[in-house]
Amino acid sequence: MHDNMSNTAPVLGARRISVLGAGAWGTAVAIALAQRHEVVLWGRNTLVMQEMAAARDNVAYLPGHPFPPNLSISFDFDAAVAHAADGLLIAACPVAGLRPLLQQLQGHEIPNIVWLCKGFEYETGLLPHQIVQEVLGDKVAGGALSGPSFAQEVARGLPCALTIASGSDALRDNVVATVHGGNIRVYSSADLAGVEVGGAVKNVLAIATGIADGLGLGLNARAALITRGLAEITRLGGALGGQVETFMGLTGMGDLILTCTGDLSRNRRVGLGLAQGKSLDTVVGELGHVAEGVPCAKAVRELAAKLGVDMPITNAVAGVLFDGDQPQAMVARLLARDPRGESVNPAAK
Ligand SMILES: NC(=O)C1=CN([C@@H]2O[C@H](COP(=O)(O)OP(=O)(O)OC[C@H]3O[C@@H](n4cnc5c(N)ncnc54)[C@H](O)[C@@H]3O)[C@@H](O)[C@H]2O)C=CC1
Ligand SMILES: O=C(CO)COP(=O)(O)O
Repeated sequence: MHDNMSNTAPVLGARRISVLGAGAWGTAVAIALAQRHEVVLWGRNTLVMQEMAAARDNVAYLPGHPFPPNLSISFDFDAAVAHAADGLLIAACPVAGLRPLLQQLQGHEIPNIVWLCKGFEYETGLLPHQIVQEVLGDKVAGGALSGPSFAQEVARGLPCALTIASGSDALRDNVVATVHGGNIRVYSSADLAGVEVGGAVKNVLAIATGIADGLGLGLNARAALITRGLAEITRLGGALGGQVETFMGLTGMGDLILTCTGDLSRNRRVGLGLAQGKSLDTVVGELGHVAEGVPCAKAVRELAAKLGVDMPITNAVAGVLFDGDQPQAMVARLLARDPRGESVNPAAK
């Protein structure tokens, strides 16, 4: 069922888009795209979606951003997927929800799909595109839409730049033709692994900078963490087939800077809370949103160990999150490491 609010005249060139997942980011993307397209926002909780349809506002996840007329709210999965049959399907759930969401899509006609989640799957250590491949196979063209983009700012219509990464030229062209415009710029990349690794690991590094800032360690320490964090992204991303150029772009350095320095970041706020001595459960509970850096820290620590990739900041964050290390101990552990060359390759002098 959709609440059909679209009584306005169709916009020239408008396309049909369905956003599956009605958290902060799915809602912001739906609001932004509904300025130019016919958008359906689907969420899995019927009662919540009914309330959202009545309020024309996502009170739980993105309050204070009224829905434009071309945004319809739905709790009917099949109808939402059918709406986008000739347009664009966008999966807007956290990484943990991607596999179950894709499983729901099995058996549906889906020409293409774009996902917005940033992280590695906790249980398997897989990147989102690998999960899509496992569940949907090769027949569906897919891509990751990523980059520095706080939901609240996008919902307000403030400018942002994103990257669509896909191995399919047609998918990239489709997404640029659909999403690029207004205050959203969309760049293209064929480096899916590089884009996804940047988006995943920057969340762990935002927890690290949140801890450092919360402990009052200063702007020098913050800059050091961001820069050496970029070295970690580059090392892991390179080992997984990503290109160095990608890590210097929007989905690497760009998103890393945003998330490490912007107080709208949920991951940064996790770090700030831990530095105040709060438990992880308390901090995550207070957030009321997903903080992808938490499960990602564990997945990346394991993956990096398996691949022999040196990731000291990630390991230190995982120590605080999962091994009971004190935030101060995290800093001490990083400072006590042997001196080395600045190169991304730790063996280089
Ligand atoms: N909030 C932001 O500014 C941005 C978030 N992202 C990424 O987008 C993803 C989603 O983040 P948010 O929407 O902000 O999280 P959120 O915590 O605000 O909302 C998560 C939403 O996903 C839904 N969900 C969970 N599992 C699901 C499933 N199996 N099927 C359908 N829906 C499911 C929840 O019900 C909830 O509505 C994350 O990976 C995040 O890193 C990316 C860019 C910006
Ligand atoms: O990915 C994001 C911005 O690009 C959002 O970051 P947080 O999940 O830390 O809020």
